[in-house]
Amino acid sequence: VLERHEEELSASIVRSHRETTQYRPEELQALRWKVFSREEIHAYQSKSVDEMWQHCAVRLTDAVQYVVEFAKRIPGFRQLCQNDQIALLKSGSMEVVLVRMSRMFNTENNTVFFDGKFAGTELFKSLACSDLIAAVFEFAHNLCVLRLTEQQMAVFTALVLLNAVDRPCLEDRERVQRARRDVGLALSHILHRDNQGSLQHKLFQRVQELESLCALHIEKLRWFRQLYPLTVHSLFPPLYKELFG
Ligand SMILES: CCS(=O)(=O)c1ccc(CC(=O)Nc2nc(-c3ccccc3)c(C(=O)c3ccccc3CC(C)C)s2)cc1
Repeated sequence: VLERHEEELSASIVRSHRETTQYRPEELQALRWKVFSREEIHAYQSKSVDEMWQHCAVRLTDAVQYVVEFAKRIPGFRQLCQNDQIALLKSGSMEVVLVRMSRMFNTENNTVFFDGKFAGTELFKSLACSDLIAAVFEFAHNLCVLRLTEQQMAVFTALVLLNAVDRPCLEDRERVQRARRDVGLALSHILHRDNQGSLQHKLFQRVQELESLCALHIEKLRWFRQLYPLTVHSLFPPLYKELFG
């Protein structure tokens, strides 16, 4: 009976994942070799720091919006109180975007999908946070080489969202722990069914990297907000400020 429950749980999570990713893997295959020209790269590199940050924050918030939709469809997430839903999204939405971003990564030329084409790290130079960019590329590469299936990715991202149980501000911790345990069981069930049990510990290593990567993103945002308070205040998407501010 437990098996059937896990099967149903992962099936519903995979369905939610499919409905809430902006691009399907097959679409990405077609886009893979669409890279920016030298002139286009130069245009991005000529943007001012605040212009490029604002441009990226808008793109990132688009991706986060889809993650919020995904979260709302995870069994157990909707039953949580508003406070706990926000707490999990504050800590998990960027992590899920980063995991999903690895689907949009091309390990052959080390490029990530951005603004409709694939871009290398040099395109993001004007963000003036090369350590964050290098870390995002490194993470995307390390996850991409694990070649997760969409099903494994879907259940893994649901686990990442529910993995925030050690957050101090959770009201109903037991409930979050129960949902996380169920999704954790579904993930190990899927991995063993796919004869990829060895992926389990690799994925948990990636989860540790995610936490430090998100901390670096928040640290860079604080640095940026000190330099350009008005840009953040009046030009950054409200959802970006609410989740990462
Ligand atoms: C995520 C769902 S998906 O369908 O796979 C999908 C859907 C849509 C896209 C297109 C897309 O929005 N790509 C972006 N790329 C980057 C990026 C940027 C620097 C290096 C590496 C990737 C974006 C960012 O703004 C970003 C992301 C992570 C950390 C930091 C930043 C920049 C900071 C300054 C906000 S947005 C990609 C993937």
